[in-house]
Amino acid sequence: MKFKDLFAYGVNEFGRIVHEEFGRNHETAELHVSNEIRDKCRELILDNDKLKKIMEVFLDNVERGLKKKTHSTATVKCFPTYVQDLPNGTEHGKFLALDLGGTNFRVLLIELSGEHFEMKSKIFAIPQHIMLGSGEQLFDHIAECLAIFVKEEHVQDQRLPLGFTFSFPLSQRGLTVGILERWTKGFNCSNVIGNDVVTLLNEAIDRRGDVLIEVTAILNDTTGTLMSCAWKNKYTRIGLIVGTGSNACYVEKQKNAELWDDVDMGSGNVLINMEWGAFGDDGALDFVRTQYDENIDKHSVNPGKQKHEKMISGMYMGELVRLALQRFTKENLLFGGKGSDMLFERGRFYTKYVSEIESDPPGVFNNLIDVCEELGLKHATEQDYVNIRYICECISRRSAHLVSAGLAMLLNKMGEKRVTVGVDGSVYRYHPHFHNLMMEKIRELVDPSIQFDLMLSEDGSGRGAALVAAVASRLQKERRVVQTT
Ligand SMILES: Nc1ncnc2c1ncn2[C@@H]1O[C@H](COP(=O)(O)OP(=O)(O)OP(=O)(O)O)[C@@H](O)[C@H]1O
Repeated sequence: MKFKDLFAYGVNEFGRIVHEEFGRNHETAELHVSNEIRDKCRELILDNDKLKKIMEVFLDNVERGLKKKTHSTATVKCFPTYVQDLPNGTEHGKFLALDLGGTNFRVLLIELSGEHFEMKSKIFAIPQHIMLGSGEQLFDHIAECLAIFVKEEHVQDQRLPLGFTFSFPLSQRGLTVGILERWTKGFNCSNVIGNDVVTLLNEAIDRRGDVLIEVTAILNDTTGTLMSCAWKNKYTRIGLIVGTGSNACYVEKQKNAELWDDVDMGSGNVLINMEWGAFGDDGALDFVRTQYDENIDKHSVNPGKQKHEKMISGMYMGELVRLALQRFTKENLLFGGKGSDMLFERGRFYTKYVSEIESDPPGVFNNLIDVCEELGLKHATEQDYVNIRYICECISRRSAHLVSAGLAMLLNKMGEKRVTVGVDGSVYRYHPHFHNLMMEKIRELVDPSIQFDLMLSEDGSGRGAALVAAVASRLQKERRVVQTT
């Protein structure tokens, strides 16, 4: 059997497979998922009828977000980004980028020349007290990290253009003006909502007085991802994130983006930041939400918000699995009814465990045994392993299928014959089957005449920010030339 064939399995197919080459040798000897667990997990499986219903409602949400009349009450906001042009390969020079939006904060220095780019970057932590502190503290921290970085890279005396990837819902009023609508992904800093984050950053930089920069663009990570893939692949028209959170952006005809109030610079298009994580906040997804989704939402820092994201992204996937495991243990369907303190502790089942568990070939449970040991569940039986893996598969598949429904809806709406989707985020990157699950499901849902592809973005948010800054600088220069001739 070829290695890749080991992964070509379905949720219901657990074969009897022995793999000596994978170290510890666990044979499932015809064990199948218990009927009760299978029955109780049915609600997590979204068949194509449900997914098509979701696509229909989603499309309506997108149209409401785009239209002036309905935008204020729409849940999927579809904000114009003021990015109209994709890179054309002639961008060059040195650019700084900041990338804030989830687990890590990064500062980057990028040099573009023709087809080549060089990148240096440094990751800084955002401590929990800053994530939940004041806006001033947050932006002072960002400015301090930037100051440290430019000194280390010896560019502190150059006034470099900076692209700021700020991956929270922003209402943009220009390429360098972004008003924070609300915090997501565990951030909740005071005095930022309703304010322009570029102004807050500039004020923090001014308070220090030791950094020279010019913020030339603010964007979110979906835009960065789209731009960085577009630099390599001319068919890129959609950017997707499945990381801490989930969101997408796409190229829309400027005439459909009714909120767009700037001069059209010629392309006739504008990138739309969908903020698709908010889909379902009006109850549109209630017909497929489960008690686990309710529980996650109730205990989050933003109850009632980002319901779509909470069914998909890395911040919640592990906890969804843990809640199901906890329930089934209490119902005496797992671990002989005896859990562990760690299993019953909120947030203790990491999303990376789902990837690890599903990376074992079917019927092999080496990673799962390690996870059970880490969680104090040494008493788990092979029947438990089969059941746990099935639960992980149901939840990760549901996530991949929801994302696929969103993309198929967009591909159908855009109606282009060939589209590449640039994708970033640890769930897509590291879950062993996410890409294949998506390819398969999109194919089932999309108009068959449309060719599509999913492309992993290499460092989308950082490089993309530099590219948006670079395209803005190129256009500024081109316009100056036109004005003087
Ligand atoms: N091996 C893995 N498999 C699946 N998910 C993972 C893995 N490792 C980390 N994650 C999850 O991915 C999330 C972090 O995603 P990512 O590294 O893309 O961060 P981010 O850029 O901060 O997120 P975002 O782009 O949404 O702002 C975390 O929620 C984490 O639980």
